Amino acid sequence: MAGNSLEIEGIDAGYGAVRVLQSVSLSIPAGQTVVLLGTNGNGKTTLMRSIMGQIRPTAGSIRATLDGTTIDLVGKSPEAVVDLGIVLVPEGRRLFPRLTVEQNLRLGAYRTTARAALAGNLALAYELFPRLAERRAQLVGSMSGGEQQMVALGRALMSAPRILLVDEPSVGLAPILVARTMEMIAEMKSRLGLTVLMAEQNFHQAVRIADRGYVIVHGHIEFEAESAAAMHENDLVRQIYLGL
Ligand SMILES: Nc1ncnc2c1ncn2[C@@H]1O[C@H](COP(=O)(O)OP(=O)(O)OP(=O)(O)O)[C@@H](O)[C@H]1O
Repeated sequence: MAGNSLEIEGIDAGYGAVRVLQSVSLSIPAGQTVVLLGTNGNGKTTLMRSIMGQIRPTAGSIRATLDGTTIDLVGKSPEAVVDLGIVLVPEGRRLFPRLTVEQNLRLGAYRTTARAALAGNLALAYELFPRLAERRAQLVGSMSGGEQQMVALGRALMSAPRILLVDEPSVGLAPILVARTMEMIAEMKSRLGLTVLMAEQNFHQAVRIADRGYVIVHGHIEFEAESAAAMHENDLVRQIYLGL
């Protein structure tokens, strides 16, 4: 079976004695964009880190199915997870401001498999984001927030993603740039045939590109919606995100 999906079942995770995620389950079907809605401190980043192998869950399972092969991610190193094509665009972007656009992009291809495909992926990044080609020699620290988000997405592309995780891409961006960033994620997804999990607190912008969604409150999934329309109708979403 073609396609790449992620299945998270009943995970508990946290930091030492601090238990953040409590029995969290999520399905990220092949070819879909799933949004994980949650305000600050509710565990979105902790979930992303758990998938990436940066934190080891104390219970539950995280399984990726990649072109028909199911692989257990718990216990894998972050490098091994990236090698499988599961790539994170971290909150705050974490770029190297004193390096150029092209240097930042090249650093995305640090793993052996990605390094072999570097030239092709660099060309693809420039084709998908022509502005990065124009600005390839510019220092990233001198770029706008929206342009930096483009660099962060381009850098993820350099790791040859199959499943893309994006942690709060709207942070620190003006509203118009948030909308543009959502469009960039949607473009990258359709162009590369990705499966996407995006953590966000900007409900209005996130639902524009989401096929389905979850709401996380205090490390617990409170609500799951099969469609953007269903999210709009949920009481919890209406209270927290729509102020109704
Ligand atoms: N390294 C850490 N050690 C201890 N507690 C942590 C650590 N990192 C995060 N936490 C706590 O875990 C909880 C969830 O944090 P997390 O970063 O996952 O939330 P979030 O939904 O991504 O919010 P934000 O948008 O603020 O990052 C918070 O209460 C936070 O204080």
